[in-house]
Amino acid sequence: MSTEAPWLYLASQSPRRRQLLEQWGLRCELLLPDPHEDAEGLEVVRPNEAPATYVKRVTRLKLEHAVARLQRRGLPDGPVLCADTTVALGRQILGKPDSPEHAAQILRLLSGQRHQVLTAVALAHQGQVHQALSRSTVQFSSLTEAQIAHYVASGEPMGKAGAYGIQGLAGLLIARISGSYTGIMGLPAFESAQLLAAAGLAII
Ligand SMILES: Cc1cn([C@H]2C[C@H](O)[C@@H](COP(=O)(O)OP(=O)(O)OP(=O)(O)O)O2)c(=O)[nH]c1=O
Repeated sequence: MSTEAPWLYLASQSPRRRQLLEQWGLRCELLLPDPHEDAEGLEVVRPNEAPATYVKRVTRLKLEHAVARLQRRGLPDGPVLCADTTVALGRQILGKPDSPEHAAQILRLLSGQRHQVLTAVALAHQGQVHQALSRSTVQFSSLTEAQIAHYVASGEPMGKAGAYGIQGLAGLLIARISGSYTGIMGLPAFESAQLLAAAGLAII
């Protein structure tokens, strides 16, 4: 059996996803959108759409866009991986904050509550699409206004679903989790490994 690390295109701007893949020994080539590429509406929630339906649909769309990008650029064929992470408080989807004030509002909603983090992963390889979903539960401690202000001022909430990153300062405000720590960060280790193995790209 070959011990050479599998190689793939990663269609994600998330530095966490890249770091995780590299930590698992995968080599990745970033396949990011063209500056003019129309991503408008990609992450828009449909009326009454359940969080799991939403996250799987958006991930699939990201994958379709990425595969089209690969073909448009005339790049060598190869596996393409992408993911989407969504924070859900009940049926309410909490996206990325638009501003520090918005981040503070989201954190007030999460304070003292249990919420779900859903990460969908999709892989296109040799004409087939493989998909997986990771579901985790996160219990935030009750946050004081001073803690929220401190955390927002750190800048960490921006660009992150639910306005927090468990891998950073927010880890100090999370009482417990169940599910997948890496899934909460944006790329679930176990589900991703299973997905890659199913496509013939086993890591271990
Ligand atoms: C809940 C949580 C989210 N996040 C991040 C992971 C994702 O980068 C981000 C959710 O946004 P996504 O839309 O899933 O990803 P992205 O916009 O960063 O990148 P792309 O669409 O190009 O793949 O939130 C953390 O880093 N830690 C956490 O604890």
